[in-house]
Amino acid sequence: MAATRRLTHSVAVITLNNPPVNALSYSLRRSIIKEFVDASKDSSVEAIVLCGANGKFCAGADIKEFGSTSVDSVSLNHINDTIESCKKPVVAAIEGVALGGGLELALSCHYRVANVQSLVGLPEVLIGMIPAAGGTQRLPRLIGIPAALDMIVRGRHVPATEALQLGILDEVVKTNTIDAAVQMAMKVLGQPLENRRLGTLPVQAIPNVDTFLDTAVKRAKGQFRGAQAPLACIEAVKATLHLPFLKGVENERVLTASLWSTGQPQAQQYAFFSEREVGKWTTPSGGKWDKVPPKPIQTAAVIGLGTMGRGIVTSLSKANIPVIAIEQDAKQLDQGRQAVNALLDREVEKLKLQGKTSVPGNGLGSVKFTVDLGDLHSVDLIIEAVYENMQLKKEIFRKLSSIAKPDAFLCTNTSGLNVDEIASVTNRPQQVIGTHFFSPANIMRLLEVVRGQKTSLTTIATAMSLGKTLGKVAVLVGNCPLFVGNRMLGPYLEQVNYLLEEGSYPEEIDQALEEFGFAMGPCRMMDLAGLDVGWRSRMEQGLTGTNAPPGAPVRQRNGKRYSPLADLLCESGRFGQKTGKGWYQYEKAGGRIAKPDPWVRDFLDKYRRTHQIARHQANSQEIQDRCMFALINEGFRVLEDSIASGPEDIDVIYNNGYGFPKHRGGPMYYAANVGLPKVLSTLENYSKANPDVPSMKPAFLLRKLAAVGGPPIKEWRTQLGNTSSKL
Ligand SMILES: CCC[C@H](O)CC(=O)SCCNC(=O)CCNC(=O)[C@H](O)C(C)(C)COP(=O)([O-])OP(=O)([O-])OC[C@H]1O[C@@H](n2cnc3c(N)ncnc32)[C@H](O)[C@@H]1OP(=O)([O-])[O-]
Repeated sequence: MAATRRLTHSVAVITLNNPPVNALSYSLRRSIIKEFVDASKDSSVEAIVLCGANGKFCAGADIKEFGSTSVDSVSLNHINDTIESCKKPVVAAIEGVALGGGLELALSCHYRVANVQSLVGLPEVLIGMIPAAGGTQRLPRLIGIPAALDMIVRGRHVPATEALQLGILDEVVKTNTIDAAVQMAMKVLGQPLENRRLGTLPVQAIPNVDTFLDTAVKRAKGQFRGAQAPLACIEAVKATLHLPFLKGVENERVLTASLWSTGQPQAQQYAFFSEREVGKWTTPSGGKWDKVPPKPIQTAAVIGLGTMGRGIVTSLSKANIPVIAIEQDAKQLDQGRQAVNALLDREVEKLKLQGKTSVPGNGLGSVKFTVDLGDLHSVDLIIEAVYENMQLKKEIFRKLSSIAKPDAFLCTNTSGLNVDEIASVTNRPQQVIGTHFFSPANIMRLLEVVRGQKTSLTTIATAMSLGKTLGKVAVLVGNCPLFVGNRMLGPYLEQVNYLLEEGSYPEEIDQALEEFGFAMGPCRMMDLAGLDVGWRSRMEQGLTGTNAPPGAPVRQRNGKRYSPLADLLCESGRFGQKTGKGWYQYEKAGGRIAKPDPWVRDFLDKYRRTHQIARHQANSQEIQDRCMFALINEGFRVLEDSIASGPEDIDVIYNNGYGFPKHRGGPMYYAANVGLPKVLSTLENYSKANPDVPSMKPAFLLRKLAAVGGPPIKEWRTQLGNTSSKL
């Protein structure tokens, strides 16, 4: 964990060395400043190059050290100011990444040379912070306020070719980046450095800057819902207009302190590390990620080219894996082909923007379209993505048993069906696994990997590794109806239905949960997913329709409270967006603009009158508490059943698949933050008043953790170990 220095010609090359990403830990910073000061004093040194070991420049401050007290006696700001004011030219040689403090370090250098494959950016906003080592002050001075604001507020990782166009980089090279930086250093010897010191430059004026910034604030409030960091980023950049550089940097410090006091950076950093932790999977039987190597996947196939299948094919092709795409007849194959090609065209456009079109085949894996299952005889991994019907899935898996080569892995993209039942019809249940993608599968980052009872550790390792190759966050979960995410959604949506019955309107519920930070309120979400999906499943379960128990009370099933509201909506043809009507009305069938519908208000009012329900209009807090605590309570049950191995897994699932606001860390982190005793007492009160709603009866694990005072979330796993013999 040190910086090393060597001399090439008369150029001192200082290498940051702190694997795996050269994060700027306290000891690395101490070492950088020592080497830098020595080099600048050394009369044999005419110029200095800064680079990173192992093909990575630097991923910024060491996030693990945040919040610790002894870390800022050598601040990054001090290093940056020392570099910028150096009388000898300093060149950054960027390979891999220059992110956050890493780019701030590079911006304090007088020149920047980068490898074409590298990425630069100020992604602090994604971990709840702002760039606070001069990044919000130097970047706008270099590339102007609009471009800098776009990068900083979105935390974008910008490809080198784009960074060159923006003016962040001075040169982009394909190979030998450090040599090119040394050449650059030699070339600029003797040239004046004044206009290379970004901290001394004025920021370029833009017309109507106040309106521009006001619009940016409005947009950020709408887009990031309650997250404070994007607003602080805008505030920090705005300071370039009226504060001198050093005051602007001081302002960064003040804004950082105020952000820290909101608790949001801590939540987002927990989310960041949780995403990395879920890759280190374990199984209840003692299987572990670092003990079992995955099998390489050179070819894959996808069966079914509906919405999910198309996205999965695109995802595989994007990862440069050749895919065979299968449909049952020529017509559906043709529709699938057109849809996949359109998605792939968009990917090519994106690659062009990143300057990566020179890669053979554009860097995309080939896609072969066919109706013949026999074509799958030699592929390594097959993903079934037909619609949710157990009989159909079993029929396909039966056929695959005889067609696929013996060591091929068979995956099912079910969102909740029993993976063991599907595996049971094959000749290789140990090679069967659930791969639950989220829609649109080429974009959404989450992948629930569902292990069956007989799934082998190699199959798990292979599916988890495939997830990583596809750029997804793969989370290993156990097999139970609906797995983790959708299972927890059940009690959450149940409360939404009860709130609607009791007197809230869809738009009020959505507003409360969107204010909480969800990307989409539950009523809009149900409309988007299609209300008929749940309706059909309830009919199959005999809860509604012709299979419902004769004479059953309308609002009760099996002695439990039941809301028929969504069934009634479906019976009148309101399936959501696809029919132009659901909990909202839309401009047309398939339209996306949701408008509150007087018909729905009328329908709900009449329903209450018919069932003599006195209107109770819940306020935002009640809506949020009831829905969130229902979700969290089921999360505890998921942990008790060892369907998820820790609270982090649940949080990663919700943050990446269900639009949960990352600045709250995830539902389980939120519960820990609210305080488990409070969650417990709210659920207990509700449960006492509503004994016919068993989903709100506090989970055993919640009781247990609340009884020991609600320990910090990182201690839950230990408690979990003692909870259930099933674990
Ligand atoms: C005053 C200061 C102001 C300044 O503005 C603040 C900052 O710079 S804030 C920082 C702004 N910078 C950022 O926000 C960048 C955050 N980092 C990233 O975006 C990705 O990690 C990166 C793209 C770099 C590599 O992606 P990849 O190739 O998929 O690999 P991976 O993601 O799996 O990571 C590999 C390992 O490295 C670990 N680790 C990574 N970064 C850091 C860090 N900064 N620190 C510590 N550790 C870090 C990570 O936990 C993992 O550890 P493990 O034990 O192996 O699980």
